[in-house]
Amino acid sequence: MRRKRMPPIPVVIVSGFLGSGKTTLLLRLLQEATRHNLQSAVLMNELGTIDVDGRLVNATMQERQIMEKLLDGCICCSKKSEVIGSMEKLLAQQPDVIFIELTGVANPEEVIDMLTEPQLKEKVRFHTILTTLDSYYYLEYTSIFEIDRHLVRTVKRQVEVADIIIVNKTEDMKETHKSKLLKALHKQNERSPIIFTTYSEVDLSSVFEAITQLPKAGKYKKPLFNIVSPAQPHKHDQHPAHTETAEGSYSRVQTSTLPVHGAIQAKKLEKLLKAYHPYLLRAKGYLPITGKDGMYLMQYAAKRTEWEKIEDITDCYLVLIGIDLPVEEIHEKWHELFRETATQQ
Ligand SMILES: Nc1nc2c(ncn2[C@@H]2O[C@H](COP(=O)(O)OP(=O)(O)OP(=O)(O)O)[C@@H](O)[C@H]2O)c(=O)[nH]1
Repeated sequence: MRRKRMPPIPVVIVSGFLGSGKTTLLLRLLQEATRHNLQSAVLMNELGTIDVDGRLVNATMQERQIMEKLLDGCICCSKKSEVIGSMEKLLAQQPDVIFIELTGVANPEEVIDMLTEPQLKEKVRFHTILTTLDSYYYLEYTSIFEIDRHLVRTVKRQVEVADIIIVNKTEDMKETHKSKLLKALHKQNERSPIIFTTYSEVDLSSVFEAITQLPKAGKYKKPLFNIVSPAQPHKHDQHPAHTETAEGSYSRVQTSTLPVHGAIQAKKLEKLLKAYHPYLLRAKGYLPITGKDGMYLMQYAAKRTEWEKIEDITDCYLVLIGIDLPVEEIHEKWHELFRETATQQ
């Protein structure tokens, strides 16, 4: 007897540069999936060796939602071989939709390409790419990352292939900046909607209506959403295999994890991080703060820092992501912060 073939599961890719609001968007997607009564699965990829975002997402996940994490590398390069195994684990739970959150330095096309590998191509179907970006810094990336042309190309590609472009951090945006940004984005992608918002607050109904209308059996007849053309063959000159060092370096992007030796003075840490702009692209981690109880999630991106009180976290660390970071110097200054705090107590 022939076994009935399961319909391919739609895959939504969440892309965007470091700190641009991908995880914020993923949390919204998960909420929206629950509202549409869809069982969702998540594949999360982080550059750092220690998980920060996955723990945040895990804390909000519902009973039927499942997650696989790939840390310490980019799934389009060093973690490529592990993607199929992780996807197979998610597929075994037969979710209605799979969300893949990429690292900020990944080219989404290469992940689409991976979905066509023999082990996956019958089981999943690429559905949509959502790209988030930071309204403050997008236009400056080209000059900031002059030293890393591959990175500039990747960030541009994230916009070019997006089905929806979500521009975050628009709260203090001036009209002149908005029209300049809009012009630049239209030039890169004239077919997809560009939404100016904050905290990835977007109407996701078009994405979910398309998913809920998907046939429950049989094959997809035609694209139901604004789907980009099939992925280009994997080109290493477009996104070179990231060379990994002991500190984990991707293209010229490096990660480094700082151990926490006690409570930190929040203002002093913020000053230290800002001093490494533009080389420090992102910092995130769990830390105690002097004079306050409990543990805080600290997020630094584009010179802005946010602190949020977090329950149920006991181990603390700070992950740094940057280009050409003077890692030893930062480690030394970091330790100095704790020494200063200790002498003041
Ligand atoms: N002020 C402001 N902050 C925002 C906005 N959107 C997101 N953030 C903050 O920016 C920081 C980074 O957001 P995330 O959603 O973690 O960004 P990400 O792209 O997942 O970051 P990585 O995974 O590290 O690349 C967090 O502190 C967010 O709360 C916004 O519209 N305005």
